[in-house]
Order: sequence, then C-alpha cells, then structure tokens
Amino acid sequence: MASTLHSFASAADLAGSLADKVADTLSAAIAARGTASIAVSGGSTPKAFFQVLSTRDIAWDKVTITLVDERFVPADNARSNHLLVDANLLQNKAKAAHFLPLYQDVASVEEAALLATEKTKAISSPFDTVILGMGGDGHTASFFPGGSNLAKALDASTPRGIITMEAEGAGEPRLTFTFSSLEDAALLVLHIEGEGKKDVLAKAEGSGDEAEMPIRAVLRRATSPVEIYWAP
Ligand SMILES: O=C(O)[C@H](O)[C@@H](O)[C@H](O)[C@H](O)COP(=O)(O)O
Repeated sequence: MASTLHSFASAADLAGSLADKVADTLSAAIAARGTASIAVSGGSTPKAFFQVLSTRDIAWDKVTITLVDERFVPADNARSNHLLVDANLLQNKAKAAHFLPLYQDVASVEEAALLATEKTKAISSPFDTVILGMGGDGHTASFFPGGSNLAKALDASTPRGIITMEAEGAGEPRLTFTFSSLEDAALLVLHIEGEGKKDVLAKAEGSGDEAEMPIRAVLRRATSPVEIYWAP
C-alpha cells in the first residue's frame, strides 16, 4: 500500500499535528460506534507526542489504549512500555482512558502471549489507530531482524494476536502484536525522528528482503495507507 511522508520543522510541530490527527480519528470512531482503540509503540520517540495527545479533549472514557509490543518485564521496570505510556499518555484528560497491558504476571513469555491475546480480543479489530516506531535496524513493533518468530509475525495468514519474539537487538523477550493485527488500522502511522531514521527509511523503501528490514512488510504490504510522520 502507498505511504505518505509528512515532514515537520520540529518534533514539537510533529507532536501537535499527530495528536490532532489521532484525536480526530478516535473521535470519529466514538461518534460512529461509541468506542475507539489505539495501539502505541514504546521507545524514546513517542514521548512528546504522548504528552500532547494526553491533553486533547476527546471522550477518553470510550477509548482503549494498548501497546504494539512490550518487553517481558513488569510495569515497574524502567524498560517497560507500560511505564512509558503510564507516565506520558495516561495523564491529564487521557487518564480516563482504559489501558490494556500486554505484560502478564505469569511464569513464561509464551504463557503471557496466550493470555494477552485472549484479553486483547475485547478490542474490536481493526484498530482505529496504530502508531509504529522504527529502530535503526529497520525493526518495527518487535519484528526484529533474526527474531525467533519473525516469519510468523510477518505472515499475513497468522491470526491476529500477540506472539513472542526473541532477538539479539531486543533485550528482554518480547510480546508483540502480529503484522496481521496492525496492518489494517484505520489510521496507520509510522513515527520517526532524526536524520538517521530518515536514512534508514530510505534504505527500507529500497529493494531487499523483509527479513533484513521488517518495516518493509508494513511499507510494502499493509492494507492501510502508511502515514509517515518525520521531524529532524
Ligand atoms: O518496544 C519498543 O522498543 C518499540 O515498540 C520499538 O518498536 C520502537 O518503536 C523502536 O525500537 C524505535 O525506538 P526509538 O523510538 O527509541 O528509536
């Protein structure tokens, strides 16, 4: 599917514009069916966007927020994406939103993936909004090059849900929604910042295997148009 690049002069300008777009999308979903859903990524990039989005005046009590992926750590761990969302997005007006974590307090990451899949089935699909990030190696979500379940994660026929992923660049074992869970979001956003990430995007948009740069699966095969938001 096609992608559109939205370039901004600053990260602050991007955060404001993306927050407006997401707020409009979630409000339209609420108007249409009474609820809305958004899956967001972790990492360092989305912090300012989360903070601005948290102040937007929408019916947050009708919004379910979840994560695109999560490290297999509890929410009090500094590496937790839940902690990042709690501190930056579940604040201000967005405090009223419902949050569905991926991490589960169970013995194994495999058990956590099964449980998280069951619990997130309560979210109607497709997502109204998915915010993806991208690493310098071209990963997105927890679709890491060389990942233990990468082929399964990227396979369009893999059922919607959460699977595990282990990879050299991933740190802890990961919990990640599959490509099939994310690629048909009403609003599918790739949020990247910095000249380096723009170079990585240019390489990903070129030829080469998806397994080498998994973001290619989204850029090449997503059902929804990919809205790329970039600032220097
Ligand atoms: O858990 C995670 O790390 C994210 O979901 C991951 O996919 C992230 O979006 C990229 O690694 C980019 O991270 P930065 O924004 O820190 O560059």
